[in-house]
Amino acid sequence: MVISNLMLTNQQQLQQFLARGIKRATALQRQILCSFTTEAPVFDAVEIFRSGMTLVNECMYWSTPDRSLRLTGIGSAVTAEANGTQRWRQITQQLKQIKQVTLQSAPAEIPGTGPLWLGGFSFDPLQPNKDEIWRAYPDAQLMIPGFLFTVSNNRYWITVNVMVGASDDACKLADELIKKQYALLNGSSESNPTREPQSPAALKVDQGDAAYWKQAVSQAVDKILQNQLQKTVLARKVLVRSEQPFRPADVLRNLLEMQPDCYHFAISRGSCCFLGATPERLTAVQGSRVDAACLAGSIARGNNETEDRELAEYLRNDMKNRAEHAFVVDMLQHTLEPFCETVQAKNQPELMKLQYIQHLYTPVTGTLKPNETILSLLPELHPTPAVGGFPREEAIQQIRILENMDRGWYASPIGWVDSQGNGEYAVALRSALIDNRDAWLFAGCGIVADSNPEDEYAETCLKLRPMLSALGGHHNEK
Ligand SMILES: C=C(O[C@H]1C=CC=C(C(=O)O)[C@@H]1O)C(=O)O
Repeated sequence: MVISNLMLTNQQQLQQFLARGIKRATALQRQILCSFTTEAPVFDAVEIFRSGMTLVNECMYWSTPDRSLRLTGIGSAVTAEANGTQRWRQITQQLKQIKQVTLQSAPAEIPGTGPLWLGGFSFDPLQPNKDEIWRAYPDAQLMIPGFLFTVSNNRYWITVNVMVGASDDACKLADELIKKQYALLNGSSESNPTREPQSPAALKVDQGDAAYWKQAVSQAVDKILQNQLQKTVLARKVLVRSEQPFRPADVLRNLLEMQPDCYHFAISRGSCCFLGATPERLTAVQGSRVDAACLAGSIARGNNETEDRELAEYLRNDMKNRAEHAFVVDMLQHTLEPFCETVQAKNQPELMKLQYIQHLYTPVTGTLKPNETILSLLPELHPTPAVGGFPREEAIQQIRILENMDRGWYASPIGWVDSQGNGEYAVALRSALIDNRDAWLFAGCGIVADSNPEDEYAETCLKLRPMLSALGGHHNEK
């Protein structure tokens, strides 16, 4: 009842707003993007994602580790897409064009509302082993969702985005949009989450060719010793097959519960869903403030407090891990400098402790120069040496040669950008691409001169554990 009354008021306001948009579209003789935001009753962002997936092809969920921002985008009002090495420039251009024809009601000061672009990028547009499994995920794809459900600092907002033209009828359109919005909210409150993990016996895990991967690590070490490069990052892919189709919303919910201190994301495209819980921020921009993070260097968690502390101490002082980490800190600082008035990074890395693994972590902050946006930073920052290596070109070349697989969107920027150029992107690690009964999981390791193939393989197993657990198959991972 409360919802219905609210809907009625919103419908009238939406109708008036759309009428303004249609008038402008008529005057300009082109389509206009109308972006209408209202405060909303409490909703469950994951259940909205679940209910959206039953209605449309494209849905996206994204949230920050502290959950101060949760975004669920349903459908697409506008899609910007690009392939190949010019993808950053092309995407930026498409975003600028849409900005010129946007009519926005959102109070600009509420982050994560209004005509936000949600989406991501592939790891390497020049990667030679294109794999069919990534067919729904181009090199760059950002969408302004038809409906954006935002939870921002415990307040709830809905943004309706729609392209309107001279021939549209504001009354009819508002009616349709409110009905769809109601179906999403209603579907989410009625949906009955089936969260029982599948029994591990119902899952088959194919670890791929371990010997091949270890051999690739040895080859990378040889190249590093021959001074062809200083660091690369090699990843591998594991296939988990289930007797029943995976339910991405359940897997997402498991990840939120089991890996609370991470960014969470899920991007569904038809029967496929790429999702994960990643500890790594690439960058965030809010006004002139820029934040980035260096995350590289890893060790297992201990079985008790003493062991955990000893492992942490080992990690902090281990030259191999410190070297892996230092490449990332140096690169981030140097890359941000031309875009910033000031850049600061701590001298010593901190520890980031997750359920199964701990990492060396150095936050970096800066003050952005005027006219720079998050979109100016992405092409420079991606891939950092945490997921690519150093020097970048040589490291990526080795990945192409040695990995023998398509990373797709794994280890790439996933996030959002608003019309002012504010936004936030996480690095899509600890992730899986689900397609019906199949899930491909990805994990990689930084390889430096004294890397040992067996140890690196063991590290990938640690990094795969969170996703295996979320899929319900942690007993099968070795
Ligand atoms: C490439 C991955 O992790 C990166 C992030 C943190 C620590 C890393 C490491 O210690 O090798 C990697 O650089 C992955 O999880 O697939």
